Amino acid sequence: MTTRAIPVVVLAGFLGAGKTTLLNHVLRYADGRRIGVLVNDFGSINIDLLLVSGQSGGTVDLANGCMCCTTDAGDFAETLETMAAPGTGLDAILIEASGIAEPKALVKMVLAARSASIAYGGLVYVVDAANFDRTVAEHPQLTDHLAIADLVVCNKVEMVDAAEVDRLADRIRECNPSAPLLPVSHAAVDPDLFFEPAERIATDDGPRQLTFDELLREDTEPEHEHLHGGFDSAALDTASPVDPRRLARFLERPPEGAYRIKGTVFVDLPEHRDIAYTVQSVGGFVRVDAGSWRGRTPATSLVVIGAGLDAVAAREALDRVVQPGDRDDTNGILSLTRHLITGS
Ligand SMILES: Nc1nc2c(ncn2[C@@H]2O[C@H](COP(=O)(O)OP(=O)(O)OP(=O)(O)O)[C@@H](O)[C@H]2O)c(=O)[nH]1
Repeated sequence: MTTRAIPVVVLAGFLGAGKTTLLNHVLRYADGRRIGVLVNDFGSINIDLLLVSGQSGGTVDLANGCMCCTTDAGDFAETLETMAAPGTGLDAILIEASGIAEPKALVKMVLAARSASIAYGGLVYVVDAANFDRTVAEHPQLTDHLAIADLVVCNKVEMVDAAEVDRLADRIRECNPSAPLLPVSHAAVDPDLFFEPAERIATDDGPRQLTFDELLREDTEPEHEHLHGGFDSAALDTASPVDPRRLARFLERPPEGAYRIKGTVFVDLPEHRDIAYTVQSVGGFVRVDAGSWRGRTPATSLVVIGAGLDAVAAREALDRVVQPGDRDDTNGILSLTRHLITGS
């Protein structure tokens, strides 16, 4: 029998794999369905909250740090309950975990909420095809995360050749033989997939990677060290504009240990003042997007995350990015805009 409960889908995947891109894609193509979003980010500024651009049925910021450790289970259950109240008219709730959260802990939190108005809708795990080998070699726990996924999205496949996609698919299936695997670019998945697993679970007869009982039983087992144990972050939040050349240099040659950099920046130059630049770096691959401040006050917010990051040195490096540069350096902006992506 199908129960009327709102599916709660957990969206996980390592830093920069494409979770926010996927979330925005699903929101954009939700086709009238209302999706509530909970976003968790590791740095002290929730950059992902700024980057969720689609039309959602409400976006909730979760505590900074990894929600698997910093979010109070009672508050979390209450948030879900409020979002799932009939008046909100939501069709699904999506939780975007930080890139170094423990998916299993998040799934347990959803299950522990034990509300009749929600149903666990499965774990969607995003893999970065361009960085999979490197990140798994450095963080072997990632294969455990992958193993409990209900759906694996192998993203950024256009960055590798077809033979590499096949090889990655084999590696992913070794970790998780039963979850459907979707090779995609720019996280372009069919939004319906976010509703199907929930229906399967609500009717209680679908195949699962781990049964609920198995997951909850593990409460009595010693916890493995969480992935984020070795990670650190540094953040900058200021009204000051960036020096574009310094920023480009920072993105291209990140501080030691930095794997992920993201943020929105203010460029105080004629013809650039009205543009909200989003800057991203994943494992050294830089991307800049141009948006609008849309009534927001232009400002600079940047977060750097990495294992073995020297947070003090990273913060100093961030401060240098907003130090005024050479006023005669009229071409400095080109060092940033050459990473600009247009039309995607
Ligand atoms: N080339 C390429 N870039 C992509 C693709 N999908 C996402 N990106 C870019 O990769 C970067 C990271 O994407 P996000 O969606 O922010 O990744 P995330 O998993 O939410 O990142 P964290 O929340 O920091 O862990 C952004 O610059 C995206 O535009 C893709 O399929 N191909």
